[in-house]
Amino acid sequence: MAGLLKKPVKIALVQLASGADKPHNLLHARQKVLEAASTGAQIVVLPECFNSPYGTTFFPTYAEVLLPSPPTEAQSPSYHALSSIAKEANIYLIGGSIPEREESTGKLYNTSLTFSRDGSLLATHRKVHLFDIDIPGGITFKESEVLSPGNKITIVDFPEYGKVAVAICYDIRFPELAMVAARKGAFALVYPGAFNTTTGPLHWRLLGQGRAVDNQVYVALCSPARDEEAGYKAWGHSLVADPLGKVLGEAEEGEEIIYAELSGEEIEKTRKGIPVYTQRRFEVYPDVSEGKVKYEE
Ligand SMILES: O=C(O)CCC(=O)C(=O)O
Repeated sequence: MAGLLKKPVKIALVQLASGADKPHNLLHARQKVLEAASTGAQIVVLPECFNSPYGTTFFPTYAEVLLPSPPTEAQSPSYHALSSIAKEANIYLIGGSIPEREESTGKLYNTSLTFSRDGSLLATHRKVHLFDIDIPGGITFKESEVLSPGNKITIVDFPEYGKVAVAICYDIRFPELAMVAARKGAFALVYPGAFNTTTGPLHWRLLGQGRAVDNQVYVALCSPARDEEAGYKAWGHSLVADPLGKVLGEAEEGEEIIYAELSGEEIEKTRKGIPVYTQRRFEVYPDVSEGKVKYEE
């Protein structure tokens, strides 16, 4: 497992304040990503649904066509903005997520696009687990009323550094996805996500730390800033957990950029000290990363 992360890298989580005005959201994202890059961050992450308010009624209105790739600028202004921001900033950009419309079927997805330093698209992740919950007195949300799920785990290779897994928000509640990605060699699990004021305080940090400890990798969670006027109040608290589960940096609720230095040595030290990586008993239980797994690198 040595050498998962080839050299240290600074990651930035942009806890962006977005509103209803998509062109403004895209311009604002550019400004904040450039700010993060100017501090030396090489991997920059945006939040879930960074180009729109979050909510089932907004997905159809804000959805963009991404296929065939590359889409025209009219089909997907967000694709073009993200691509040119990555190139201008000369960074790897994990572009949060945007609502996607598949033209051939009319289906909608919650989709994350990752771009390379030269502006080329490296990976597309469609949220696999849709956020359908009903907590009496808390929150009811049913993404599946309008969205369709993606069907694969997404691992993206950043050649100078190594592999990162990208998944979206509710996907973090499914440890199998994280386990598969980590065992396929990811040094970090990155989740653009918009938890809320009911489940955020309950589980956001816990899940971030949990996935890190389970897999002895870095975990990064990037939320939108909270908008007290919005129907959906995002939790905020973007954070990075290290392979021991220690939180290296955590935002409050407002707009903020969180930075962390990730190092392969930390992963190796953690795995040497607590060697669960070599102690698994696959004759007692199955290895979820083997057999029928749908993933894409
Ligand atoms: O799992 C949760 O509590 C929140 C998930 C969520 O907000 C989402 O998937 O967008």
